[in-house]
Amino acid sequence: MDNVITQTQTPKSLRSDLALTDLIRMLAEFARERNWQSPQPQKPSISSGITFFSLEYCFYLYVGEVGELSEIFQWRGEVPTGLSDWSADEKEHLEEKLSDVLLYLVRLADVCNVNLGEAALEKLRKNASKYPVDATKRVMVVR
Ligand SMILES: Nc1ccn([C@H]2C[C@H](O)[C@@H](COP(=O)(O)OP(=O)(O)OP(=O)(O)O)O2)c(=O)n1
Repeated sequence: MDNVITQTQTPKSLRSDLALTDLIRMLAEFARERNWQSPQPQKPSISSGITFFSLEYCFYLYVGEVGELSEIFQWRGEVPTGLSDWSADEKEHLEEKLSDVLLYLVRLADVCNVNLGEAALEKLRKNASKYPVDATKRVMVVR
């Protein structure tokens, strides 16, 4: 039952040190098991409470979760690094929203046939070349 995504059945190694490729596979499986993977020819529709998946709808889901993440920080003012003054419930809510954003981003990339791992590495390379480390000042050089 490797493909069933539950806390108890997911191997500990996956939970603690998850590879992007594992996440992509697990999300695709999650969608496949629910028949949410096929792009729909028409507008997204709701049937028996199930939202069908399409590239467009996936994008809206992603943006929606980014909005929910933004609400967490809205009006809070300065937030201490490590969130030392946040309650356990607040931290748990943040963990969930960060995860939703990550999961939808990974799924969106997969639906777009973009290899997110390779793309991110390539972008890191470009960033390093655009902002080279100044060895004497140890600051980023912004062009
Ligand atoms: N077609 C879908 C629908 C949901 N999910 C997964 C990814 C997200 O992690 C989570 C989002 O589920 P909800 O839309 O129920 O959102 P929340 O879990 O944030 O619930 P709520 O907004 O009520 O807090 O479920 C998914 O992969 N594919």
